[in-house]
Amino acid sequence: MIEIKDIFKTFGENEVLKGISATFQTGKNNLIIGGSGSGKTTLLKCIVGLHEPTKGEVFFDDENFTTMDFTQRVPIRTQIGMLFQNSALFDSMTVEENILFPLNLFTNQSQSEKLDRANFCLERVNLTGKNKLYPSELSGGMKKRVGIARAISMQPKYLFVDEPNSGLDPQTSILIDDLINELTDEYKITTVIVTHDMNSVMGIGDHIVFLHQGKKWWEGSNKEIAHTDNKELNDFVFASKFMQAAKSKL
Ligand SMILES: Nc1ncnc2c1ncn2[C@@H]1O[C@H](COP(=O)(O)OP(=O)(O)OP(=O)(O)O)[C@@H](O)[C@H]1O
Repeated sequence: MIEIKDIFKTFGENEVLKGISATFQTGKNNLIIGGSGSGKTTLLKCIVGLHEPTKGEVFFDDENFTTMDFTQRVPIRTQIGMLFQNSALFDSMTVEENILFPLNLFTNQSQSEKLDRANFCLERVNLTGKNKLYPSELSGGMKKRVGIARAISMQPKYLFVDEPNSGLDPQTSILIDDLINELTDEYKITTVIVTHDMNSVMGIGDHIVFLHQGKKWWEGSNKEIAHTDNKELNDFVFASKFMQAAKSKL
């Protein structure tokens, strides 16, 4: 479980996050949604420690991450898997080398143990045998899957994903969502996903936090979102005619 308490983040004069509190449960897909520039990525970065919040605290399973120094954070950092936009693979490394990277950095496992783990993760994302390919030889969806394999290589307790569907066609997007959903459930990971994708919201949104004007404007599940009377959330989620028509059938 991850708890964030009263998170503020200011860049110069720009107060982006204005006191956000939320709880992200273990084994659930927790989605952060909101308009462009509403602070979703900033919030994600504040949670993982890529940004320091201007004010507020982040707890990983009751441990106060915010007050820890760099060294104290290491044990928690090693339990965090991240999949950021564009998969962030190392282009000069093969698929296998990309997945081995965190294992080489953070574990004392033997080479064969690390290879076994890399192969297991590749199998888990349906990329068995693609070890020696380079990122440039992969499709966007395959790159995402390699990114997921790398993110789960360290058996994370916490998984952070920024825009998993960007640049993917609708079918591949659903495959990626299903994979994240399965892994979250199977390994009881606390997963936090930033997304714009309404299919993801409706498909895997166990818990959704909607940001608006730097605040948590609404939270609830994908079942509840269809029946909310929150105007800004409705305007955001059901912006298209298609979604409005779909809503009337929910
Ligand atoms: N490192 C930074 N320095 C200064 N301002 C920043 C920085 N990172 C983000 N911002 C500002 O914070 C605001 C929110 O940006 P953020 O990327 O968090 O929004 P977002 O909701 O993720 O947007 P999008 O959906 O377009 O990716 C923007 O006004 C942005 O310019």
